[in-house]
Amino acid sequence: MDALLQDLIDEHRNDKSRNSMIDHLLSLQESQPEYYTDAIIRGLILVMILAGTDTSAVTMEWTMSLLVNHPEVLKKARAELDIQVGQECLVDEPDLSKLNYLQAIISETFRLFPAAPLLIPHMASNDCTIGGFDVPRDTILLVNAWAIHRNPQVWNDPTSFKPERFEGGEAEGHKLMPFGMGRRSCPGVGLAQRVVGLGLASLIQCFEWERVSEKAIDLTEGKGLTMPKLKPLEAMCKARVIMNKIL
Ligand code: HEM
Repeated sequence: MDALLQDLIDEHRNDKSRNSMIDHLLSLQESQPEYYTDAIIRGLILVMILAGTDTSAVTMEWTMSLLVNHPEVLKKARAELDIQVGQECLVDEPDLSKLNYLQAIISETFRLFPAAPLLIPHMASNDCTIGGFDVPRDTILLVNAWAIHRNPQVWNDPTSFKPERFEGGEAEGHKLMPFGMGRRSCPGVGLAQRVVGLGLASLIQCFEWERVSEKAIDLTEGKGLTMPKLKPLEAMCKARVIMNKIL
Protein backbone atom coordinates (compact mmCIF):
# COMPACT_ATOMS: atom_id res chain seq x y z
CA MET A 1 0.00 0.00 0.00
CA ASP A 2 2.85 2.37 0.94
CA ALA A 3 4.54 1.79 -2.44
CA LEU A 4 1.28 2.47 -4.30
CA LEU A 5 0.71 5.74 -2.43
CA GLN A 6 4.35 6.77 -2.92
CA ASP A 7 3.99 6.16 -6.70
CA LEU A 8 0.95 8.40 -6.64
CA ILE A 9 2.88 11.17 -4.86
CA ASP A 10 5.83 10.84 -7.28
CA GLU A 11 3.46 10.98 -10.25
CA HIS A 12 2.08 14.28 -8.96
CA ARG A 13 5.57 15.57 -8.15
CA ASN A 14 6.54 15.06 -11.81
CA ASP A 15 3.40 16.67 -13.21
CA LYS A 16 2.64 19.92 -11.42
CA SER A 17 -0.09 20.99 -13.83
CA ARG A 18 -2.94 19.42 -11.79
CA ASN A 19 -5.05 20.91 -9.03
CA SER A 20 -5.52 17.97 -6.72
CA MET A 21 -5.27 17.49 -2.96
CA ILE A 22 -1.85 15.82 -3.42
CA ASP A 23 -0.61 18.85 -5.41
CA HIS A 24 -1.64 21.12 -2.56
CA LEU A 25 0.05 18.90 0.00
CA LEU A 26 3.21 18.89 -2.13
CA SER A 27 3.25 22.67 -2.28
CA LEU A 28 2.91 22.72 1.55
CA GLN A 29 5.88 20.35 1.59
CA GLU A 30 7.93 23.02 -0.18
CA SER A 31 7.14 25.68 2.45
CA GLN A 32 7.11 23.36 5.52
CA PRO A 33 9.31 20.33 4.60
CA GLU A 34 9.89 19.24 8.20
CA TYR A 35 6.15 18.61 8.76
CA TYR A 36 4.78 17.65 5.33
CA THR A 37 7.07 14.66 4.72
CA ASP A 38 6.09 12.01 2.16
CA ALA A 39 5.12 9.71 5.06
CA ILE A 40 2.65 12.32 6.40
CA ILE A 41 1.18 12.82 2.91
CA ARG A 42 0.83 9.04 2.45
CA GLY A 43 -0.97 8.89 5.82
CA LEU A 44 -3.32 11.73 4.86
CA ILE A 45 -4.25 10.05 1.56
CA LEU A 46 -4.87 6.75 3.35
CA VAL A 47 -7.09 8.29 6.04
CA MET A 48 -9.17 10.02 3.36
CA ILE A 49 -9.63 6.75 1.49
CA LEU A 50 -10.51 4.84 4.68
CA ALA A 51 -12.82 7.50 6.15
CA GLY A 52 -14.41 8.54 2.88
CA THR A 53 -15.19 5.52 0.72
CA ASP A 54 -17.09 3.01 2.86
CA THR A 55 -19.11 5.70 4.67
CA SER A 56 -20.35 7.13 1.36
CA ALA A 57 -20.97 3.68 -0.17
CA VAL A 58 -23.05 2.34 2.76
CA THR A 59 -25.08 5.57 2.83
CA MET A 60 -25.98 5.09 -0.86
CA GLU A 61 -26.94 1.45 -0.22
CA TRP A 62 -29.18 2.42 2.74
CA THR A 63 -30.80 5.15 0.66
CA MET A 64 -31.54 2.85 -2.29
CA SER A 65 -32.93 0.23 0.13
CA LEU A 66 -35.29 2.80 1.64
CA LEU A 67 -36.30 4.03 -1.81
CA VAL A 68 -37.27 0.62 -3.19
CA ASN A 69 -39.23 0.01 0.02
CA HIS A 70 -41.01 3.36 -0.52
CA PRO A 71 -41.85 3.55 -4.26
CA GLU A 72 -43.92 6.72 -3.73
CA VAL A 73 -40.82 8.54 -2.44
CA LEU A 74 -38.73 7.18 -5.32
CA LYS A 75 -41.38 8.39 -7.80
CA LYS A 76 -41.30 11.88 -6.29
CA ALA A 77 -37.48 11.97 -6.44
CA ARG A 78 -37.59 10.89 -10.12
CA ALA A 79 -40.17 13.56 -10.90
CA GLU A 80 -37.95 16.20 -9.29
CA LEU A 81 -34.98 15.07 -11.40
CA ASP A 82 -37.10 15.06 -14.57
CA ILE A 83 -38.25 18.64 -13.89
CA GLN A 84 -34.91 20.05 -12.74
CA VAL A 85 -32.52 18.14 -15.05
CA GLY A 86 -34.56 16.22 -17.63
CA GLN A 87 -33.57 13.24 -19.77
CA GLU A 88 -31.26 14.99 -22.24
CA CYS A 89 -28.06 15.16 -20.19
CA LEU A 90 -26.60 13.47 -17.15
CA VAL A 91 -27.11 15.19 -13.78
CA ASP A 92 -24.04 17.17 -12.70
CA GLU A 93 -22.71 18.85 -9.56
CA PRO A 94 -24.34 22.29 -10.13
CA ASP A 95 -27.77 20.57 -10.34
CA LEU A 96 -27.52 19.30 -6.76
CA SER A 97 -28.63 22.60 -5.20
CA LYS A 98 -31.91 22.35 -7.16
CA LEU A 99 -32.69 18.82 -5.89
CA ASN A 100 -34.23 19.69 -2.54
CA TYR A 101 -36.33 16.56 -2.24
CA LEU A 102 -33.32 14.33 -2.95
CA GLN A 103 -31.41 16.22 -0.23
CA ALA A 104 -34.32 15.56 2.16
CA ILE A 105 -34.17 11.83 1.28
CA ILE A 106 -30.43 11.76 2.00
CA SER A 107 -30.88 13.59 5.33
CA GLU A 108 -33.65 11.19 6.33
CA THR A 109 -31.36 8.24 5.48
CA PHE A 110 -28.55 9.79 7.55
CA ARG A 111 -31.05 10.13 10.43
CA LEU A 112 -32.18 6.50 10.38
CA PHE A 113 -28.91 4.86 9.31
CA PRO A 114 -25.92 7.07 10.17
CA ALA A 115 -22.81 5.45 8.66
CA ALA A 116 -20.87 6.12 11.88
CA PRO A 117 -23.59 5.50 14.52
CA LEU A 118 -21.31 6.19 17.50
CA LEU A 119 -19.29 8.88 15.66
CA ILE A 120 -15.60 8.52 16.64
CA PRO A 121 -14.54 8.27 20.32
CA HIS A 122 -13.77 11.66 21.90
CA MET A 123 -11.70 12.36 25.03
CA ALA A 124 -12.60 15.13 27.49
CA SER A 125 -9.65 17.55 27.57
CA ASN A 126 -10.92 19.01 30.88
CA ASP A 127 -13.32 18.14 33.69
CA CYS A 128 -16.80 18.97 32.46
CA THR A 129 -20.51 18.30 33.00
CA ILE A 130 -22.62 16.79 30.23
CA GLY A 131 -26.37 16.44 30.67
CA GLY A 132 -25.94 16.61 34.46
CA PHE A 133 -23.18 13.97 34.58
CA ASP A 134 -19.71 14.90 35.86
CA VAL A 135 -17.13 13.82 33.32
CA PRO A 136 -13.52 13.83 34.58
CA ARG A 137 -10.71 14.93 32.26
CA ASP A 138 -9.33 12.15 29.97
CA THR A 139 -12.62 10.19 29.98
CA ILE A 140 -13.39 8.61 26.61
CA LEU A 141 -16.88 9.56 25.46
CA LEU A 142 -19.02 7.96 22.78
CA VAL A 143 -21.89 9.93 21.24
CA ASN A 144 -24.76 7.65 20.24
CA ALA A 145 -25.98 9.57 17.19
CA TRP A 146 -28.11 6.56 16.15
CA ALA A 147 -30.12 6.79 19.41
CA ILE A 148 -30.41 10.61 19.25
CA HIS A 149 -31.70 10.33 15.68
CA ARG A 150 -34.45 7.92 16.82
CA ASN A 151 -35.36 9.59 20.12
CA PRO A 152 -39.16 10.16 20.25
CA GLN A 153 -38.59 13.24 22.45
CA VAL A 154 -36.61 14.79 19.61
CA TRP A 155 -38.37 13.52 16.46
CA ASN A 156 -42.02 12.88 15.57
CA ASP A 157 -42.71 9.28 14.58
CA PRO A 158 -38.94 8.59 14.70
CA THR A 159 -38.81 5.11 13.17
CA SER A 160 -40.74 6.06 10.01
CA PHE A 161 -39.00 7.08 6.80
CA LYS A 162 -40.40 10.54 6.05
CA PRO A 163 -38.11 12.77 3.96
CA GLU A 164 -40.83 15.47 4.10
CA ARG A 165 -39.84 16.21 7.72
CA PHE A 166 -36.73 17.94 6.28
CA GLU A 167 -38.90 20.18 4.13
CA GLY A 168 -40.90 21.40 7.12
CA GLY A 169 -39.31 22.89 10.23
CA GLU A 170 -38.91 19.60 12.13
CA ALA A 171 -35.21 19.18 11.52
CA GLU A 172 -34.15 22.62 12.75
CA GLY A 173 -31.51 22.86 15.47
CA HIS A 174 -28.65 20.41 15.91
CA LYS A 175 -30.65 17.20 16.00
CA LEU A 176 -29.12 15.58 12.95
CA MET A 177 -25.43 14.75 13.41
CA PRO A 178 -24.26 12.08 10.94
CA PHE A 179 -20.98 13.99 10.55
CA GLY A 180 -20.52 14.81 14.26
CA MET A 181 -20.34 18.38 15.44
CA GLY A 182 -17.85 21.08 16.31
CA ARG A 183 -14.08 21.19 15.88
CA ARG A 184 -13.58 17.46 15.30
CA SER A 185 -16.59 16.94 13.04
CA CYS A 186 -16.06 15.27 9.66
CA PRO A 187 -13.83 17.40 7.41
CA GLY A 188 -15.12 15.43 4.39
CA VAL A 189 -18.75 16.54 4.79
CA GLY A 190 -18.80 18.70 1.64
CA LEU A 191 -17.22 16.00 -0.52
CA ALA A 192 -19.46 13.31 1.00
CA GLN A 193 -22.65 15.32 0.32
CA ARG A 194 -21.60 15.76 -3.32
CA VAL A 195 -20.49 12.15 -3.88
CA VAL A 196 -23.60 10.66 -2.27
CA GLY A 197 -25.93 13.22 -3.91
CA LEU A 198 -24.48 12.83 -7.38
CA GLY A 199 -24.27 9.03 -7.14
CA LEU A 200 -27.90 8.68 -6.08
CA ALA A 201 -29.14 11.32 -8.51
CA SER A 202 -27.48 9.45 -11.41
CA LEU A 203 -28.96 6.11 -10.31
CA ILE A 204 -32.46 7.61 -10.13
CA GLN A 205 -32.14 9.61 -13.35
CA CYS A 206 -30.81 6.71 -15.43
CA PHE A 207 -32.78 3.70 -14.13
CA GLU A 208 -36.21 2.59 -12.93
CA TRP A 209 -35.68 0.70 -9.65
CA GLU A 210 -37.78 -2.05 -8.10
CA ARG A 211 -37.53 -4.72 -5.42
CA VAL A 212 -36.75 -8.26 -6.62
CA SER A 213 -39.91 -9.57 -4.91
CA GLU A 214 -43.04 -8.36 -3.12
CA LYS A 215 -41.17 -8.73 0.16
CA ALA A 216 -39.84 -5.51 1.68
CA ILE A 217 -36.06 -5.11 1.81
CA ASP A 218 -34.73 -6.22 5.21
CA LEU A 219 -33.32 -3.14 6.95
CA THR A 220 -31.47 -4.95 9.74
CA GLU A 221 -28.10 -3.40 10.55
CA GLY A 222 -24.94 -5.51 10.47
CA LYS A 223 -21.75 -5.05 12.45
CA GLY A 224 -18.77 -3.00 11.36
CA LEU A 225 -16.86 0.20 11.90
CA THR A 226 -19.23 1.85 9.48
CA MET A 227 -22.79 0.53 9.78
CA PRO A 228 -23.47 -1.89 6.89
CA LYS A 229 -26.71 -3.64 5.97
CA LEU A 230 -26.83 -7.16 7.40
CA LYS A 231 -28.00 -8.43 3.99
CA PRO A 232 -26.59 -6.58 0.98
CA LEU A 233 -29.24 -4.87 -1.15
CA GLU A 234 -30.49 -6.71 -4.23
CA ALA A 235 -32.75 -4.74 -6.57
CA MET A 236 -33.88 -4.76 -10.21
CA CYS A 237 -33.32 -1.89 -12.59
CA LYS A 238 -34.43 -0.95 -16.10
CA ALA A 239 -32.61 1.64 -18.18
CA ARG A 240 -34.45 4.93 -18.82
CA VAL A 241 -34.43 6.94 -22.08
CA ILE A 242 -31.36 8.97 -21.09
CA MET A 243 -29.19 5.85 -21.25
CA ASN A 244 -29.62 5.77 -25.06
CA LYS A 245 -28.21 9.30 -25.21
CA ILE A 246 -25.25 9.00 -22.88
CA LEU A 247 -23.92 5.62 -23.93
C1 HEM B 1 -21.35 9.73 4.07
C2 HEM B 1 -20.08 9.97 4.27
C3 HEM B 1 -19.42 10.28 5.59
C4 HEM B 1 -19.92 10.20 6.87
C5 HEM B 1 -21.30 9.77 7.32
C6 HEM B 1 -18.84 10.62 7.76
C7 HEM B 1 -18.97 10.70 9.13
C8 HEM B 1 -17.93 11.05 9.98
C9 HEM B 1 -18.06 11.12 11.41
C10 HEM B 1 -19.31 10.84 12.22
C11 HEM B 1 -16.84 11.49 11.91
C12 HEM B 1 -16.48 11.67 13.39
C13 HEM B 1 -16.97 13.02 13.89
C14 HEM B 1 -16.99 13.11 15.38
O1 HEM B 1 -16.61 12.17 16.07
O2 HEM B 1 -17.42 14.14 15.91
C15 HEM B 1 -15.94 11.63 10.79
C16 HEM B 1 -14.61 11.98 10.89
C17 HEM B 1 -13.76 12.07 9.82
N1 HEM B 1 -14.09 11.98 8.50
FE1 HEM B 1 -15.92 11.57 7.74
N2 HEM B 1 -17.74 10.93 7.01
C18 HEM B 1 -18.04 10.75 5.68
C19 HEM B 1 -17.20 10.99 4.60
C20 HEM B 1 -15.90 11.43 4.69
C21 HEM B 1 -15.06 11.77 3.56
C22 HEM B 1 -15.52 11.75 2.09
C23 HEM B 1 -13.83 12.10 4.06
C24 HEM B 1 -12.57 12.56 3.36
C25 HEM B 1 -12.30 12.39 2.09
C26 HEM B 1 -13.90 11.97 5.51
C27 HEM B 1 -12.85 12.18 6.37
C28 HEM B 1 -12.95 12.17 7.74
C29 HEM B 1 -11.81 12.38 8.64
C30 HEM B 1 -10.36 12.63 8.23
C31 HEM B 1 -12.33 12.33 9.95
C32 HEM B 1 -11.56 12.51 11.26
C33 HEM B 1 -11.62 13.98 11.67
C34 HEM B 1 -10.95 14.27 13.01
O3 HEM B 1 -10.74 13.37 13.81
O4 HEM B 1 -10.65 15.44 13.27
N3 HEM B 1 -15.17 11.57 5.84
N4 HEM B 1 -16.63 11.38 9.63
